[in-house]
Amino acid sequence: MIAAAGMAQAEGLERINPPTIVDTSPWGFSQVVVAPSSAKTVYISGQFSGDKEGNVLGKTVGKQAELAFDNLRKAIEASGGKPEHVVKIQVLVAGHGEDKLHAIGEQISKLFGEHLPASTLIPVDRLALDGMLFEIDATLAIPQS
Ligand SMILES: CC(=[NH2+])C(=O)[O-]
Repeated sequence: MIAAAGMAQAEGLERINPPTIVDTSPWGFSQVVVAPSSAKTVYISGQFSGDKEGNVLGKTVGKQAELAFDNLRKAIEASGGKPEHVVKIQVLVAGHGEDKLHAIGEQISKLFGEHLPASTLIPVDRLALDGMLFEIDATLAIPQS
């Protein structure tokens, strides 16, 4: 397998951007992440810009993304994992447009650095609660030593 130059390899996880398809690392995600079968799998539910009472905070996708990523970081910590163990994210955006990508990319870069997960971004009509514009879930593979 060919790993693109500069792709970070967290213990046991292989991130691949095959030369046969577009290199998405400048866009903030890896095309392929391979986890060893011995890794512990963790599923994190969709995180949004909610406070502990479940109130939706922030009026823009950028602000909501910042707060949702804070909650995602807390959920990752609660699982015993680290951001570099995230193998896949799913990002849901209400009212999505390309103009939202920069703000989302900033949060991806801040949380994951060079350890870019695979990703699917899904524009949606609306999300669970009124005013909710951004949601992100994550799957982790935590290598077991
Ligand atoms: C295009 C895509 N998969 C993403 O996550 O932005």
